[in-house]
Amino acid sequence: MENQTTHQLPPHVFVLFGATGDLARRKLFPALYQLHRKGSLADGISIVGTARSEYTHEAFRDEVHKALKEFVKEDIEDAVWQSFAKRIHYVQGNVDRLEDFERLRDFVLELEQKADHGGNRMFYLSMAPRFFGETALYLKQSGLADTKGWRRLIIEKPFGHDYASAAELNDQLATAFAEEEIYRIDHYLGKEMVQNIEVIRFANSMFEPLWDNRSIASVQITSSETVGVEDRASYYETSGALRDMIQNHMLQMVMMTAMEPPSRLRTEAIRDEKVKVLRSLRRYSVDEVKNYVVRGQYTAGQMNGKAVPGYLEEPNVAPNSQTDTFVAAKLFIDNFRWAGVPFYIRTGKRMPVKSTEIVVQFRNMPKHLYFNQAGNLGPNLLVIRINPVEGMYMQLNVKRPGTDNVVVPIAMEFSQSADKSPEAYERLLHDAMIGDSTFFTRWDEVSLAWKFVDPIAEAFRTGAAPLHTYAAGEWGPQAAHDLVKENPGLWWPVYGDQTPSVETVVSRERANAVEVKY
Ligand SMILES: NC(=O)C1=CN([C@@H]2O[C@H](COP(=O)(O)OP(=O)(O)OC[C@H]3O[C@@H](n4cnc5c(N)ncnc54)[C@H](OP(=O)(O)O)[C@@H]3O)[C@@H](O)[C@H]2O)C=CC1
Ligand SMILES: O=C1O[C@H](COP(=O)(O)O)[C@@H](O)[C@H](O)[C@H]1O
Repeated sequence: MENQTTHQLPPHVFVLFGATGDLARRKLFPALYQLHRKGSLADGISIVGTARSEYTHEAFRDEVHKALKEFVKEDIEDAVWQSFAKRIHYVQGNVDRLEDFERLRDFVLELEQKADHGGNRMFYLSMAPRFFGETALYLKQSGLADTKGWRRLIIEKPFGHDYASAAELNDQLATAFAEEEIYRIDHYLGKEMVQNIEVIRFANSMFEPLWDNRSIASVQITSSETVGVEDRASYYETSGALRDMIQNHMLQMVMMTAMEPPSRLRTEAIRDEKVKVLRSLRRYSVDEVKNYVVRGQYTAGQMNGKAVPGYLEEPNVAPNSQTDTFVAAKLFIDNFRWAGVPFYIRTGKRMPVKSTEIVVQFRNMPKHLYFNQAGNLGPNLLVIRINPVEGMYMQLNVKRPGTDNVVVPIAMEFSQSADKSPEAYERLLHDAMIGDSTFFTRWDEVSLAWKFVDPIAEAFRTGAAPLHTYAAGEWGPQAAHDLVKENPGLWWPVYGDQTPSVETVVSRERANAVEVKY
């Protein structure tokens, strides 16, 4: 175990609903284990898993051990595991039954009598969303939510299916928990480089004065995935890329890129600024959607030279399903800072590379004194790389060494080892445990995001926005390329795990590229 940190997370009982599920195995137990391994968990932190399956405490610990071996990058050291295992308990229960919550409550009370947990309780709902409202209600009715110290509710996505269902869920949660006790997860907010957007913007005087419509021509945000729908069709058929990615992760990145500087680095000050972006986000009517939003669905194609099926051939997908596996959109933020600057966003499954990047394109020089070999001058770009590489690079123009005065674009690059960054869930659990909800979504953010998305979903449902197709392994349908045709003319390439060099940044300069690196 790493040295004990001086700042340990406060004691509490951590109750994990859905403890036998996929998310718990792949992300949550690995994140808890990492916090334990780093010495961040105080002695008085106990973990109680619950789900319908029958396990003894010992058998459940064995399951967790297997999950850690599969999903933690490093080897699991036996001594660390043994001490982590002591924290773990299991109580069988069905969230449809109040009496099961009462048994769980009695178990938690027993634990609290045996050791000091500070009277605090954390509840993590890692279950199908249909259980969220009822679980919150039973937490209250069973007395589990009656604590001597603090109580917090971490809730997984999706938060509703549209504005109406999200508002209904929020009302249900509000009967048992106050807004400041609710931690709505958006795991993109736990990513190192998403959190870094604020720092890049507000800690560098060379960027902030340029961060507006006088200097920036457009912003592009891409989150592309190589995987298809995998075995998640029963969920994905109800969400599509619009609800799965745009309503939450993509809009969060738009907010982080476009927000005003907060007056102080305080949770509510930051969230207030984010929410103002959504208030200024231009909403499209159902009829307008087709002009600004492109939806696509992948057909059979090639990924890395291997044939893969189309979405309609995937298991449990409805015949003739109209589900969107790709969405691109042109957004406008109608405030002083961003008036007239298009924010292009796109996300899709079965695309050529797995990558999340934000490309900020600066305006052209007012007059071109210099030209590259193609007779123009490439724009300056600031690219924030979120996944899988963590870093950023700037594309600048410099003179190629020699006497011919040719100007070439270069990429000045910074990247850090993503392996060293804590995983998003580790960071978010840490924040929830210290009571910092900055990187969780507040209800007004969620509700405004749904109000923006609802007319788009309606246009998709009614066919007012056509469903385009794209072959697996392509960058979405042609219509997505047409969206950017006028400005800037292309989607800037994203690189996945490749290091962008000038050779890849601007391919027409490939033969003559110079590359500057720190
Ligand atoms: N998996 C992922 O990668 C991601 C998941 N999420 C979200 O996380 C949440 C969980 O997803 P995931 O882990 O994939 O889902 P799973 O279907 O894998 O797990 C669901 C969990 O809920 C338990 N459960 C089901 N019904 C009941 C019930 N009536 N009473 C008590 N427990 C019950 C199941 O255990 P048992 O059958 O033993 O009762 C299981 O532990 C969802 O909200 C999902 O949207 C978000 C992002 C990514
Ligand atoms: O929330 C989700 O995100 C993942 C993509 O997350 P990333 O961290 O790998 O970029 C996506 O695959 C999934 O469909 C969606 O539910």
